[in-house]
Amino acid sequence: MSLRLPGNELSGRGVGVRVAEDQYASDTISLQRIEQDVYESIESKPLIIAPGGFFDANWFNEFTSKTTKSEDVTRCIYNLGPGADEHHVEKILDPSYLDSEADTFKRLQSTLKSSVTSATAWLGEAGGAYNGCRNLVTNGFVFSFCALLWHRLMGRNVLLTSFSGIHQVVEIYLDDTSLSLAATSIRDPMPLHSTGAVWNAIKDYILQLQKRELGERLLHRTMGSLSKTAHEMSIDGDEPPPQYIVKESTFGPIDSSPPLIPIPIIDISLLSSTSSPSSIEELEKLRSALSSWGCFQAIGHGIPDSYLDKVREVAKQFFALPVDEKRKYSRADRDGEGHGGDLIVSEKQVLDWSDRLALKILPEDERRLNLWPESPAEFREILHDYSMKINSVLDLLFKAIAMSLNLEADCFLKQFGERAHLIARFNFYPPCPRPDQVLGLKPHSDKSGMTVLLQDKEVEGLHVLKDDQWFRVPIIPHALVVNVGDQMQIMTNGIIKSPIHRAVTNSEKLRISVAVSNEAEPEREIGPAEALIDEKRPRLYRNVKNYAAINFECFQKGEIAITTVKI
Ligand SMILES: O=C(O)CCC(=O)C(=O)O
Ligand SMILES: [Fe+2]
Repeated sequence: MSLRLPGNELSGRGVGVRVAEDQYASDTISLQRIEQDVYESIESKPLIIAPGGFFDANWFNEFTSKTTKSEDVTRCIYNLGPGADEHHVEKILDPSYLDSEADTFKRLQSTLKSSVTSATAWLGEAGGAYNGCRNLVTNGFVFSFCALLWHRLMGRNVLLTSFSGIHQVVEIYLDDTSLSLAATSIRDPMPLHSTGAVWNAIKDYILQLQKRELGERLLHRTMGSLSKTAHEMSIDGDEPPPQYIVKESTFGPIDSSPPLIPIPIIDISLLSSTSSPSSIEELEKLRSALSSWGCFQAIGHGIPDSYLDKVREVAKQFFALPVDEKRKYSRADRDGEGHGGDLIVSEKQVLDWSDRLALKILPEDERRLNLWPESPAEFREILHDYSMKINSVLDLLFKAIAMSLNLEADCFLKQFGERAHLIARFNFYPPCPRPDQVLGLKPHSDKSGMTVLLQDKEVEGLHVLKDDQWFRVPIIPHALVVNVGDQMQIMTNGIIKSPIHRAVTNSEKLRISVAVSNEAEPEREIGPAEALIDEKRPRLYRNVKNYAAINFECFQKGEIAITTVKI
């Protein structure tokens, strides 16, 4: 963890306002004192990074002379210009712009060298006379070569404090996993009345973080035997550790082969028009499948069999890469994106026997390309292309579902928003010596709007719960399994259901599946469509924002997200 005290452009001459060197130095020292206090008995203390702003040699000279005692003050400098500038990415990628940044950085380094301080120069994100640290700056930074450098070479968990003189508010936010979360993750604006209140608030916040950090370290120590992924254990022939064993479950013991029940099959090529009798019939079939099962097998999607095989193939090749190669794409401890096993959130958690690679595909400017595999060579292209194909399937389905419920065709699409998220998840289930005791994927309903699942062509493993009974979902090699997610259950006021499903393991064969799902823009409120609320069917769910966050919080507490948003 590091603490960063940015000054934005207040350390230079870029804007009309400046913070005097004295003031900035004394604020930095206050932050250092708090840190000393909070981390008194703890050896590894966070780095303090200050300031993040324009480089002005005189200002920096003066500032370093006033903070000489500190061993860990570093300077953070990367000027991207005003936050409202839409050309950040181009700027960052422009070699001449980079050269001039490199020059500034060198001048900063030499200033530090010639001063008595032991601080080192840091490359960090700054920029934003207005909109500082908002999407434009942060995304511009993330989706660039420099972000890669920053994240890979210097990336730590960053607690950022920034002062806004105008609103008398201190915003502290924790970039606990990755830069791209910076703009959206924990942001606690606190009204402040005095400088003392500022520092007290910061201290409280750091205390909270420290508690969380220590808690997590403890958790990882307790779950410490889990240094290997399920795949590595499977290769080494290890017995699954106790954390993977399903002891008691609300769903009873694992029966890895319950009855096979053909879930409905729907020809989605018939859904796009409403006029022909076969379309009307198919729409009715869709409505009934989704209200009774919440899932179906989609045929007529127009994606050739050979292409589906290709998707399966590149997925298989990725998971077959050497451990070190895959490690390049590892997700951070609390991050959902990247390659790894289950997110560990509690000691009581029963872990899934699977490795996953989860990646955000849309919005395109939020892609974290550093987590996108470069091997096999076609992976990225196929991932992009396949996801776009599935996105079109989803569009078609949302319109068809709306029509089947007599709603405006774009009624759901509007709710998801223009910057809806599209997420691809590759699930890899290695052979498991105890399929009777270990699950590949725990029972869950998807948090998405809808999920389109490409099943393994040969190895079964998906089970769906209907009327309190598990059923095996058969493999239809050229079909795509469509699952309603919680967000559509909410938007349809419970008319269609997001089914509980799970994946089982088997002792002989590995299994791969690829899920692509959409989620509403996190900042957007979603809720039951007005036309689906009436006296007979009163509103079942409250309006919610950022359902993924609600879902994660519930997962941590062992609660079921959809029931917590019920009225
Ligand atoms: O692997 C499967 O069949 C199920 C995957 C799944 O449910 C998911 O990724 O949400
Ligand atoms: Fe799922």
